[in-house]
Amino acid sequence: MSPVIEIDHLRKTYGEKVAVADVSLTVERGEIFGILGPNGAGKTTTVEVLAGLRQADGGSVRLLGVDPQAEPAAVRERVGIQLQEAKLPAKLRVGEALALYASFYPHPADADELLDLLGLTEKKDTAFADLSGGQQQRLSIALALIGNPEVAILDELTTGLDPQARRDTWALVERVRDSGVTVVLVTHFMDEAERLSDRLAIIVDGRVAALGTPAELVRGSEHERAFRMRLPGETSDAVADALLALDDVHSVRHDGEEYEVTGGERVLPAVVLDLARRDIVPDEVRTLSRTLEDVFVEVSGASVPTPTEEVLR
Ligand SMILES: Nc1ncnc2c1ncn2[C@@H]1O[C@H](COP(=O)(O)OP(=O)(O)OP(=O)(O)O)[C@@H](O)[C@H]1O
Repeated sequence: MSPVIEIDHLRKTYGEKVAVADVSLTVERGEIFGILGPNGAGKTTTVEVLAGLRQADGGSVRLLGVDPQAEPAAVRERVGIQLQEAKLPAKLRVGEALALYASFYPHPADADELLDLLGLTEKKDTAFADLSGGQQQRLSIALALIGNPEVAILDELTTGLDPQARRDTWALVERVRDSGVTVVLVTHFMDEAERLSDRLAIIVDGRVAALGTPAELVRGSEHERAFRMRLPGETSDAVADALLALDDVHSVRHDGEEYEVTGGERVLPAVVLDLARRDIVPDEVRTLSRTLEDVFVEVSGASVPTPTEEVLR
């Protein structure tokens, strides 16, 4: 099956300003594809070209096999786009907004079903200005979906929402994907990208700086693992030296009973097994994992990443 979205060496300038220098990526049917990047990286410009809202200066773009530059109307019928901070007239009611947007499309979705999916049924007669931030955001998603799109582009979906509203919105995006819609999610939040994306591209200065599943990006190329543990009563260098002699272990540092070990993919079981043979039981084990934020810092060249602790339960 051919990809739903194919972007090949896209370039877009605004006068002297290069907004998108060189972006290539593909999005497969049914995935949530994250586009992550700092402010001004070129994310919004990329999706605007994709949706036929802007003309590219170079490269090619295909959405569902159609060139949005050549046939913007054909693309707009099949794509739902929710742009940053879309504002509606204050007095427009939820139901009216949906009816208005539905009238733009040849085969609109059922507005009541959509309201139900988005938890807005009770707000059908509420004016836009009287909705909470989270409800306004959900309405903007409903408006992106009312045309029954095959692809939904959601830009800065959860900016300004409280933590609970963000989590609710994430669950909603997953439900949208599960209903068969391919989702392109533009965000500058690492947690959002990591939690939701099946695959993601990190865009920096108008270029793709990294691309893959969140796990692939976090794992990196070298497959180095690290963890910390406490060995009650074991404070001598002899324990550290014995661990260092194991095949899978690359380094061992210790400060009293606290040990930090790095090594290959099997380092953790190898160490635990070796300790068990010597009747030493680690009291507390914490893996030290890279986060997407570490990767982001790395690819944008800001500084060396620091591992983040995660207690194993
Ligand atoms: N209409 C425009 N005219 C001139 N410059 C623009 C225009 N739109 C965007 N730019 C510039 O192009 C660059 C890329 O902008 P874009 O909005 O695509 O980035 P972004 O990654 O979406 O950023 P943000 O997360 O802040 O929305 C920025 O430097 C921006 O200032």
